Amino acid sequence: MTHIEIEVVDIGPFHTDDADARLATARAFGRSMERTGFAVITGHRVPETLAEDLHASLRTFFALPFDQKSALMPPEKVKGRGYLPMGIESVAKTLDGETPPDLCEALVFSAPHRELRGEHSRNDWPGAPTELTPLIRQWTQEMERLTRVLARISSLALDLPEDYLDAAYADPSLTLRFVNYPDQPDPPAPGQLRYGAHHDYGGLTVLRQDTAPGGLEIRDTDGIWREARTIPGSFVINVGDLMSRWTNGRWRSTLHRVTNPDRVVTGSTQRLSLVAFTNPHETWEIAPLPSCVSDERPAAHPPVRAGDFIREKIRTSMDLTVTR
Ligand SMILES: O=C(O)CCC(=O)C(=O)O
Ligand SMILES: [Fe+2]
Repeated sequence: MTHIEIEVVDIGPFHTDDADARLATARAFGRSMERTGFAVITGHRVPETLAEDLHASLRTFFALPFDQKSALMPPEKVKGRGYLPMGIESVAKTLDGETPPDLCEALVFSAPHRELRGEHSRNDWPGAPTELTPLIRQWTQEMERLTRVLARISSLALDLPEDYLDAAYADPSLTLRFVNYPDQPDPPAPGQLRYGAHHDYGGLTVLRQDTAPGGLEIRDTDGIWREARTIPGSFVINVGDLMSRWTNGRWRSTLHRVTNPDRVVTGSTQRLSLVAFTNPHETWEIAPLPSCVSDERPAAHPPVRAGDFIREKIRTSMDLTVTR
C-alpha cells in the first residue's frame, strides 16, 4: 500500500503577527484542500501532554466492562452524543445502503463548549476513570480555539479577508468523537471495516490518529485507496460535505475509511482516534462564498442552513431518531 501525499502545513504563523507568513501558510493549506481535501497541520499549539493524557484515559474508559460504558448510552438511540457501542453504526450506509456494522465503538460529546459556558446540554460525562471528564473539558477548549484558527486560515486560503468567517464561527458547532477500534481476534466479515468508506458531513474535521496498524485510507484522485501517513504530534484536517458546498466545490470532500489491520500483524492492533467535527453555527446560511462563484463557475446548490444539512446526513447513516 502506497501513501498519499498530503501537504504538511505549519500553522505557527497564525500565532504571530507576521501577516505575510500567515498568507503563505493559508495558501499552502488551501492548495491542499483543493487537491486532496486533506492537510496535515503542525504548529497548532495543542499541548502534546494533553493529547497523550486524554488518549491514555480513553483507553482506560474503553477497557471498562460493557455495563459501565453502556450507562452512558442515551435513552433513545442518537448518534450525536453518548456511548455508541460496536454494531450501532455503519457509516458507509450514507453511500451504499446496507453494509455490515463498523468495527468501532465511540464516545461522543455534542457542543461540549457550550456546556462549559454554562448552557444547557444533554451530554453524559463519564465518572470513570476520574481524570477523563476534566481532560475532555480541556480538550474541548483546545478544539474550540483551533476551530477559530482554522476559520481564519480558511478565509485567507479562499481569498477572503482573514476575519471573513469569524462571525460564522463566533459560536461554532462542535462535536467531539472519541473512537476505539479494538483488536480483531476474529477476521472481520466480508466488506466489514473499522470505519467504512464515507465523506464527512460538516465543515472541517480535526483528527488526531495514533500509529496503530489498520489506519486511515483516502481515495486518491486516480480512484486508488492510499494510506495517510501519521506524523506524531500533528492533526489531519479534512473537508466535509458542508465545507465543499460552501466553497462551491472548490475544496474537495474526499472519500476515506479506516481499514482493518493486516492479519499477519502480531500483538495489539488497537487504535484510538480523537476526532472533532467543526462547523459554523447551526443557523448559519451556507451559500457559496463570494470568492468561489463566477460566471464560469455559477453556484451549484441553493443555500441551506448548516444544522439542517448535517442533520439530514446523520439521518441517512443510521436508522435512528435524531433529536437535536
Ligand atoms: O479514525 C480515523 O482515522 C478516522 C475517523 C473518521 O473518518 C471519522 O470519524 O469521520
Ligand atoms: Fe471521517
